[in-house]
Amino acid sequence: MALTPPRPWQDPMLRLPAFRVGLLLRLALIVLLVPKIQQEWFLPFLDHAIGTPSLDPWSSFLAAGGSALAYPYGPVMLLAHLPGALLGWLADAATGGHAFLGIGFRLGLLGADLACLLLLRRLLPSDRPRLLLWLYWWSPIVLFVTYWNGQTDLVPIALLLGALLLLRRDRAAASGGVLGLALAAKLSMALAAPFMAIYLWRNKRLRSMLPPFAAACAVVAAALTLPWTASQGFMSMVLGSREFGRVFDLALPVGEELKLYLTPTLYLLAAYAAWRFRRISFELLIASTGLSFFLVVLGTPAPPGWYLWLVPFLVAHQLQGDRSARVLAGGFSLLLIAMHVFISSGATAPLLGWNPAPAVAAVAARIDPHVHSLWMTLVVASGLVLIVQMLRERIARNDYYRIAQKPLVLGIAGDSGSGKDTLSRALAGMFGEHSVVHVSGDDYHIWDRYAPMWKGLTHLNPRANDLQRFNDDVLALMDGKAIVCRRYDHGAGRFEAPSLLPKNDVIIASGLHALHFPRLRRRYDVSVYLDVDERLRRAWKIHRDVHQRGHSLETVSGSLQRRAPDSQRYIHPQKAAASLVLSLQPVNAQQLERLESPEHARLKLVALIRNGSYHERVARILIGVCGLHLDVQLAEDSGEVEMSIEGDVAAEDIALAARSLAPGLQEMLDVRPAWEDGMSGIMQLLVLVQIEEALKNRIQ
Ligand SMILES: Nc1ncnc2c1ncn2[C@@H]1O[C@H](COP(=O)(O)OP(=O)(O)OP(=O)(O)O)[C@@H](O)[C@H]1O
Ligand SMILES: O=C(CO)[C@H](O)[C@H](O)COP(=O)(O)O
Repeated sequence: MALTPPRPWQDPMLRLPAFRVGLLLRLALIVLLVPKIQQEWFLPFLDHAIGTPSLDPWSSFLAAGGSALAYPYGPVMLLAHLPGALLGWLADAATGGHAFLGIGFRLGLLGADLACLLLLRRLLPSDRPRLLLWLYWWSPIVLFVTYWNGQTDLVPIALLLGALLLLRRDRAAASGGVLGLALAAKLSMALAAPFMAIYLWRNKRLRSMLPPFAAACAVVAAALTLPWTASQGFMSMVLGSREFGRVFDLALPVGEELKLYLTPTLYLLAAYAAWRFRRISFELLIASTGLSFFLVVLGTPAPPGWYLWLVPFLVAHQLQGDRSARVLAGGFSLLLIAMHVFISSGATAPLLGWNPAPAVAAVAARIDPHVHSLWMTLVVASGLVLIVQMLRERIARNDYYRIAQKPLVLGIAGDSGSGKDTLSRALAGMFGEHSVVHVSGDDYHIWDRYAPMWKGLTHLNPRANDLQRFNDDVLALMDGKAIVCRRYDHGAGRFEAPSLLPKNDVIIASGLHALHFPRLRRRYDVSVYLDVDERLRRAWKIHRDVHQRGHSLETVSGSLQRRAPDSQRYIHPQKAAASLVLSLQPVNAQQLERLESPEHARLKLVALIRNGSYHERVARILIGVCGLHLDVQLAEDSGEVEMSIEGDVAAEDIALAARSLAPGLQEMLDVRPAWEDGMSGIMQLLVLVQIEEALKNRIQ
């Protein structure tokens, strides 16, 4: 079950020795090591930006004779670097020294590092905080790239993780805004944007969030970039930085002049593959974004900082994977670091009087370029193996991916007026209308109300309905095809003009004969039979047909009487075929006739669950969370469970119960599922649990 960690500062993870020792190690590295790129590039720029404040520190720095390579970052990165650097700068000014600027700068990076850890803790819910510490806090890539080599990519990564977390919490505009910050900090974070957009678009429940997400992202990124495009310094230092060109380095010659750029091609293929997901869960979003980052980083002569982009996705893969994922990720990290020790600028330790650069350079000079290439081949090969493993385990074997490849199909049968449409509406409210297509048996009557054929047949006779077409249409929807359907207008008693019914993620097939054909009912994930108490059904049907469908009381009573034999003959036998039989009964049958509307009758529910291995869990929640009275009968030989459920329950409690009974299905439900009060809510809940069981069987 997904565990929500406590508030960041109260998180027990921060009291674990693995965290504290990791923090002490970082503090020691911050004080002892002075990475060369910081010393030569970043710190002179920050020193100038603080000492000579300007809205355009890039041009000002160049005018003062600074190097154009010093600071290839925009205003967001500058804002992230400033607080720590400013403290250090002030300390240097007070002490007359020059070590604190760097220490302050690196303390700022530690802040981003800590933010990444805490964001991952929330983003990848796990009951193994110690493992998360080993995977992230002790990640050799993070320690090497950030504290030895001095790169600052943890800042945009922390922003990207923040955007992902907000997206998971359905805060689309805020997520877009933070992604805009990440883009303004480092444009390469744009690699994640299409995947986040696909996630929103491919989940109908989230689709309406795409415009605010995209708008917020564009506005924030533009507001923090465009004003500086008028600055020459910004244009040459940031936008003209050589980093962007690296993605075109891996290319195949095509003819005399043209080249096929492989890295953008691979990235586009990954984005297309994500687009092809029928539905995409948050876990799949993380996996596919990670894959695309991997493709880009492995397909370019990436500087060490880029490897930091992979870390969150490597952590997610290892947290969910087994030992082989950790061995492979560990091997990849070590190979990578071993290669970069000799080609990256590294650090010195002035307090210890240690400068390893000459020794490293001497070894590097002796390494044959062929050996170097072989080493790089090993790094890329192990990265590719990781990609294959992530594809296989995080995507192809992902439960959600497997169940999302086919729509969910629910069949609901029962006599006329037993509540099939009412239950279908309640289930559609749970999934969201946008995700549901409802095929109603009423639309497959062969004749309209005025046809003389009704003198000989009742609607309950299968021959009065085009069941073959009902069957074919449900199967077509399951096959991802749209169908043409003519709706029956219950008010007018006539068929409407045929209209197109598009495919959707959830198919609800309800009708008098929805469980009639064995071939069709075998294809349902869940089959429900509504076996309503006969007095209650009569009262409901009379009330509805007289008040909503314009019939006279005599016509309805006459029809009920005429239909009774066909009900026994054709409708009731379907009860034996259902996986869930729901029988609503009045708590006080005598009161039924005295009520103004039978819809207000107090009800109890008797649910017969076939193969109900989950009944104990359900019973515990219904009693503990919903405060209901339960009587459970278990038939040992058949495995059938009968639950009698009585009491009042509010929709909020149903929502709570649903979260604990079917946590894995929450992403299939609407953002705010329309849970119902009372027995209708319990019926939603029981169908939901039955769906979860059925989907587990699909996966096995
Ligand atoms: N769970 C419920 N709680 C209260 N009233 C209900 C419930 N289910 C059904 N009803 C009442 O019964 C009436 C008939 O229900 P509904 O139209 O859903 O039945 P149906 O099985 O679809 O009927 P038909 O096959 O004749 O179209 C509704 O108008 C409503 O008044
Ligand atoms: O209730 C029904 C099925 O359950 C039928 O749709 C109903 O009987 C249609 O006939 P009419 O429009 O004459 O009521």
